[in-house]
Amino acid sequence: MTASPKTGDAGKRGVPGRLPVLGHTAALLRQRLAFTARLSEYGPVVRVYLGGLPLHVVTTAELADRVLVDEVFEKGIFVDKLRRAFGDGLVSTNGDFHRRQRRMIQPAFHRRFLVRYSETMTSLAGELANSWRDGLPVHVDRAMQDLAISVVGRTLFSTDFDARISAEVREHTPTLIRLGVVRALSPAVLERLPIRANRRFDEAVSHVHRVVDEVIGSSCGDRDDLLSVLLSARDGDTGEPMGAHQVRDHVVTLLTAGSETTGTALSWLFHELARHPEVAERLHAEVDRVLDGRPATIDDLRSLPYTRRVVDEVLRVYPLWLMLRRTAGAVRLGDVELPAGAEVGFSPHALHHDPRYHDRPGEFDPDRWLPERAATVPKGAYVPFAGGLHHCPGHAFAQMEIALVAATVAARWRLVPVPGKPVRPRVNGLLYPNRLPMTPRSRSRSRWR
Ligand code: HEM
Repeated sequence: MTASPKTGDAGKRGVPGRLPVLGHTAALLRQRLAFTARLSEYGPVVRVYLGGLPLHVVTTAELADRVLVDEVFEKGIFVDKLRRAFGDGLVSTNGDFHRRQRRMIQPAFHRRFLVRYSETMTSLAGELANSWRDGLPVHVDRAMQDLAISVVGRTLFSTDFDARISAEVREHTPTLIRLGVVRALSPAVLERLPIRANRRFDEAVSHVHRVVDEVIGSSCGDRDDLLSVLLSARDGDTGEPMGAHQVRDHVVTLLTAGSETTGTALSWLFHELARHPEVAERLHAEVDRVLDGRPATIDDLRSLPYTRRVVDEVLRVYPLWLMLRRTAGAVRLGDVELPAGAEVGFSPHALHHDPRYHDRPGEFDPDRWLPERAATVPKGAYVPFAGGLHHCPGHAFAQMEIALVAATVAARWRLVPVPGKPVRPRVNGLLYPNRLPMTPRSRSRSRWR
């Protein structure tokens, strides 16, 4: 099904609904998913105003892929607005500096490390599953966020990342992401006002920086962990080690980028399993057959293809809302000429739910990721981990973590929704469940009951 453009020149004039001073910011922040889902009706490149700043939003998979892989598109407004939090970490840098930093970090995601990380993941997931009691409701969203932060923390810092540190980071990183998105989409003047949101953002930054400095300071740095990789890394061009500030910026970036994303994906996974008993049934059968009561390992993932398809489908249904870039030079995008410095973006959520690219996109259907069906999805239409120079370096880490945690929990528990508590997505860059109370039911018991 192809959307019919309502106007041919929305790319030049802007989509309807622009207000003086605010532009489309209010509508964008109020309607979020519905706003970006509608944009394809206005054409392949449409102009939305963030205050007075034009943002060119691409609405086709082909152009989204181009924005991801063509190096003329660099990180944009997020870099400016989030630098205070993430400094010179990967999410907030561009060009040659970014490339060199990325090369220094990459070894921490090699398979040798992933094997060790997988043990931490399974062990923390096992502790969590053991702490639950049959019939006693748990806040699955909070439990998954806590687990995700512990996983990144323990893999980054080994044993130095204790419960207190974990709780402090956990308290403040969501603020960085949630308020960071509002900042990025709001007129620049709002950032300088002494309003509560700005104070909360600044406090969260200071807290996270202090805690991370404390942990780096107390680490001996000679372990098989991510922090040791950072501390021993040398710049490929200059041979210099990373400065203390740089290490901190990477750690803050990795802690934030690696925990909120994985924690929300895990929450949605258990929500979808509960809504689709036939999917849960197949996943349980696979996990029981492959694991037969023992802990999952990285090597088991090969034998858990259905579980991995469930993960892929969760990442289709609940991806990032918006991705933003800025042109480093003049470029033609579709039929729109953009000068250097133009803001460009697209919505992975809109593309992942677009019927032009995904058959019955409203259905939760893990089998759409069977190889023969997945091959029909065009480039740019499924981009949970972005692409190009800035593609997520943690994608294998994240996919492995979600699958291992799902398998570990599902081997033991069926999570049943608490009645009368409707679950809806809250959009803050990521899609968070507004709540997720669920009751664990022992699967071994339900089998012999
Ligand atoms: C389900 C989990 C995850 C999802 C959906 C996800 C998604 C993404 C996406 C879409 C980007 C690109 C953002 C942009 O360019 O605007 C990104 C970048 C990044 N992610 Fe992830 N991510 C996940 C997990 C992780 C993990 C586990 C880590 C690290 C432990 C991580 C670290 C990073 C970093 C450092 C970047 C910046 C890369 C760069 O700009 O070069 N992510 N992620």
